[in-house]
Amino acid sequence: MIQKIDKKAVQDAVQMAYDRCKNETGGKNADYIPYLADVPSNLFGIAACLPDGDVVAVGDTDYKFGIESVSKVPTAILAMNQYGGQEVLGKIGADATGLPFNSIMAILLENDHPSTPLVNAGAISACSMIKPVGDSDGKWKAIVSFIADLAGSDVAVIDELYKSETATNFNNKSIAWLLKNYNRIYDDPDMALDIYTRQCSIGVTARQLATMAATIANSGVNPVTGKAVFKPELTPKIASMMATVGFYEHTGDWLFTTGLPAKTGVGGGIMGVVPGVMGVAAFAPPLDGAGNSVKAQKALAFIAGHLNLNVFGTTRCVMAGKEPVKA
Ligand SMILES: NC(=O)CC[C@H](N)C(=O)O
Repeated sequence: MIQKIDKKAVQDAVQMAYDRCKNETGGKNADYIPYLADVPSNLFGIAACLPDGDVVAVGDTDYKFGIESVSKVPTAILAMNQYGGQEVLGKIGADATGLPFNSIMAILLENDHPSTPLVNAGAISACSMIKPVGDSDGKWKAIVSFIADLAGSDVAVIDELYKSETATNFNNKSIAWLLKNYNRIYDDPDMALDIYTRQCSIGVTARQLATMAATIANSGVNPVTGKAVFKPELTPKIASMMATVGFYEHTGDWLFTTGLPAKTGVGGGIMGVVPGVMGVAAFAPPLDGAGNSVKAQKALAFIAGHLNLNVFGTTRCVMAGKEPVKA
């Protein structure tokens, strides 16, 4: 069944989600990265980017917060854009780990590859793959410009966050060198880790995340700028990766409840992709035990249910009067 929705339906759903969730008190800020512990916990914003580039936004949607693991998604797309999906599948994989995002055990259990670019091990491995290999400045320029192309506007590292994470990333250092031990890292481990830490420390807004999600939903064409950012055949690849492990060990519960491919970050952001329809995003710092924003997941779950966005359902949602932007 085809269900047509228009911009007003999206505006109403976003506003209702905001009103229903704004007083939610569950969860707490990440504190293993000291900077994150000090971000105001009452911040809350929701944004949706439609196929014609129109953005609907409510609340703190212009506040720049740490993208953290949501940054794993653009780097995975960039690696697939540079090498092809099959090579990333072979070198890293697309399997869920069923374990926490920073699990060392997952590497020991997945002895033939780190399992997915959307957990720390696979993301550090993905950073090591990014061309030009061996050239830290060149890699960084490739990653940060790719994220800006997806977001439709410039992004930059939050220096205080980068310093805070670099001073405390002992577990990720172990991951990087354990990947070296298993020949599953493709550049210098310390360099790959620094690139990964810098990408996690990029400041983004909920509006920018929604635009990134809409670019994925629109087969790689940014609906705000009209720029073709990546090869269209990669949308189903990255959307399936997000659906498989976007919420870590709670991904199954999330997908069962919402049917929305999405990726979380410990900075409090969540980005959701409705392929062929739109991108959604929400931001609120307090997290659940798996590192997923409590308010943001409740808000996006409401929107997905209210607008019938479940990608596994028999109802196909289309945006009335909003022709997708083509490159
Ligand atoms: N889930 C997350 O957002 C984790 C990202 C964080 N930079 C880390 O490596 O631990």
